[in-house]
Amino acid sequence: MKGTKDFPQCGFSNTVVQILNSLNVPFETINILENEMLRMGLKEYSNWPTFPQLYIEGEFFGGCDITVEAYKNGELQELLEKAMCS
Ligand SMILES: N[C@@H](CCC(=O)N[C@@H](CS)C(=O)NCC(=O)O)C(=O)O
Repeated sequence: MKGTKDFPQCGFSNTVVQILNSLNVPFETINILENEMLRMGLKEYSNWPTFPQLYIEGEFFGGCDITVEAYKNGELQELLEKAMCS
């Protein structure tokens, strides 16, 4: 993401942090603004051009819009519950 979970530096990243906080799940963030190689490398790895990028159990899930949509329809909660039980 851009910034950290304690200090998001972009509205999209902030939205994803707020969603994860509201679901009370453990998560870590990496600030791509501090590492240009990581910024470029992650775009290539996920084949996704923007940040934030949410990974669940190491798999790319989506950006902000996808996360918001999945939160609204309950898919995100379901996936995170499964991830926490595995
Ligand atoms: N629609 C995107 C919004 C995120 C977005 O547009 N991020 C931009 C601006 S913060 C970005 O990461 N651009 C590429 C970059 O800065 O390297 C989403 O769903 O995540």
